[in-house]
Amino acid sequence: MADIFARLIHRLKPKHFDYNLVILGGGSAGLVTAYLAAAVKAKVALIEKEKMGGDCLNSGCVPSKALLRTARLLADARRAGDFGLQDTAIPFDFAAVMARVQRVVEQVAPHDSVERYRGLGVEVIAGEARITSPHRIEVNGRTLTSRAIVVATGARPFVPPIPGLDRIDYLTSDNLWRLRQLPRRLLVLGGGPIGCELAQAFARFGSAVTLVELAPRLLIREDEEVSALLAARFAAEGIRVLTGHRAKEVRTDGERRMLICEHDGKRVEIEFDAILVAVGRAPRVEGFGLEELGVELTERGTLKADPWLRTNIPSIFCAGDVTGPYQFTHSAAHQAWYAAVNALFAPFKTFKVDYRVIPWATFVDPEVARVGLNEQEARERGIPCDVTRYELAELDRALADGAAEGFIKVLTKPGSDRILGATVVGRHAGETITEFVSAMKHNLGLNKILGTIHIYPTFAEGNKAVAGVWKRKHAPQRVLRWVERFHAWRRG
Ligand SMILES: Cc1cc2nc3c(=O)[nH]c(=O)nc-3n(C[C@H](O)[C@H](O)[C@H](O)COP(=O)(O)OP(=O)(O)OC[C@H]3O[C@@H](n4cnc5c(N)ncnc54)[C@H](O)[C@@H]3O)c2cc1C
Ligand SMILES: NC(=O)c1ccc[n+]([C@@H]2O[C@H](COP(=O)([O-])OP(=O)(O)OC[C@H]3O[C@@H](n4cnc5c(N)ncnc54)[C@H](O)[C@@H]3O)[C@@H](O)[C@H]2O)c1
Repeated sequence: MADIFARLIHRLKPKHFDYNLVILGGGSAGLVTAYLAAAVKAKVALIEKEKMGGDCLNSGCVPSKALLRTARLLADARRAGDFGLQDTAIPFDFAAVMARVQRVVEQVAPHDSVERYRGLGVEVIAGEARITSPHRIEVNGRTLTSRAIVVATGARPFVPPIPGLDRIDYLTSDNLWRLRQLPRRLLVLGGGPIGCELAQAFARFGSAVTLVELAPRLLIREDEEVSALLAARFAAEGIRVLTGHRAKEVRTDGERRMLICEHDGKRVEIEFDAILVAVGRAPRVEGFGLEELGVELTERGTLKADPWLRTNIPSIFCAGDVTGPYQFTHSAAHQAWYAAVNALFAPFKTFKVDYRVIPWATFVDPEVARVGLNEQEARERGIPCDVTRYELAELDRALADGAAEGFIKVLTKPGSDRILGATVVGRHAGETITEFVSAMKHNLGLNKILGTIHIYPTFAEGNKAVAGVWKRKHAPQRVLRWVERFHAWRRG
């Protein structure tokens, strides 16, 4: 029924359009869509209701990585003795740390600014957009007509309906950046990327951090050994990790605040001064016309898109967190290319979005980076694979840098050097994984990585080393036996 309605209203098409493309949302997905559309000379308008740059710039990647950097400096200083220096604790003012985070956001902001995009030929409109028909958008009392629309409205922190939570000033990744005083006891709800990155940062600043996670382990999408390594590191840094804990209620008693959880049928009470809710991000799909048009959602509440990133309304496309399945800046940018090209050139030329090689990194210390399959997914999906490991404790540069914790694990197709996936845990993992990403993208196997010169001594050399481990395991034994005889014959 929704589909018939959608097709009917699609017929009510204006004769002429003001724009080729109108984009809702000036975050990672919307900006890249606008950039590409302007680059191919389309007439394009980008509408943003809050701040250009969206979550990534203002409340996500940029401020979090800036905060993590200062936290690591403190953690390194505490290990000064390991480096032949005197152990030291650097005095600091948390407000100054947060001020620096804002300065970093301001430094990056020009990349996403109205001025930059206007200069690129995009008409940038500040205002809240509403889609009123498959080709009409209202903003600031104006009606724009467009041949196609891209919805790139992102996601917001999901706040679970825990009784009592709404009665306190809880923190999320949206309002955290306004904090100027370090919480003495911080409870982090959620052990995904946001919860883990921020729990470690706040613990390093000196908060007593308790992390409460519903699932049996941290970073549930990664292999068990990754979660175990991280849990051990968190414990060593004084973070109390409570996995398998279901949050039931928030209680307040005067100044006292408490989270009541259930664990193994038992009641657990955790007192805190501040709580950070980091249990996932919900797509922004409501309140701007999609319901009225009958735009379909998935069961996860994201915009339902076909492989061309088109919704059930043929002129409305989508990209980024609002549709998923990934919620990363780089996957938003990747989708933006498909959304822009398909929206502008269909039906003459279209491309199916390619999700085969999507990497990501969680910027805990040590970093956790992944591309393609891991062991747990291979098991779940019944995909046979060979697993090759290399420990960073064997890597010269990791030893020199006092960062020998972690490993590189590569999954290959049995009997072949074809890479099915890689997990890297260790310093700079978010950088060094790129070699596996490129290899997978361009169908290069471990033999090609092994045959590539890597600079000594670097962390990237670990990639060659893991390829070497694979090669030794897969050395052609019969040929080697013949070669051994050849050498014996040559010795006379
Ligand atoms: C704390 C944190 C850390 C993160 N760290 C990383 C990281 O290290 N690496 C990484 O890859 N990803 C990271 N992410 C995820 C990343 O920020 C998101 O995946 C990315 O920002 C998604 O971009 P988007 O364009 O889809 O959405 P958004 O950035 O949310 O942009 C959507 C925009 O649409 C606007 N909008 C909504 N409705 C309307 C409307 N009706 N009219 C006009 N405008 C509208 C919003 O105001 C918003 O600016 C992090 C996220 C968080 C919260
Ligand atoms: N480095 C990065 O690339 C980076 C960093 C931060 C965020 N992000 C993106 O943002 C997304 C959202 O991050 P997130 O960490 O909020 O979400 P998430 O969905 O990745 O993780 C949320 C965690 O909270 C747990 N949880 C859910 N309900 C709970 C409850 N009631 N009590 C306790 N635990 C509960 C889940 O089991 C899960 O482990 C990520 O999936 C990621 O795509 C990326």
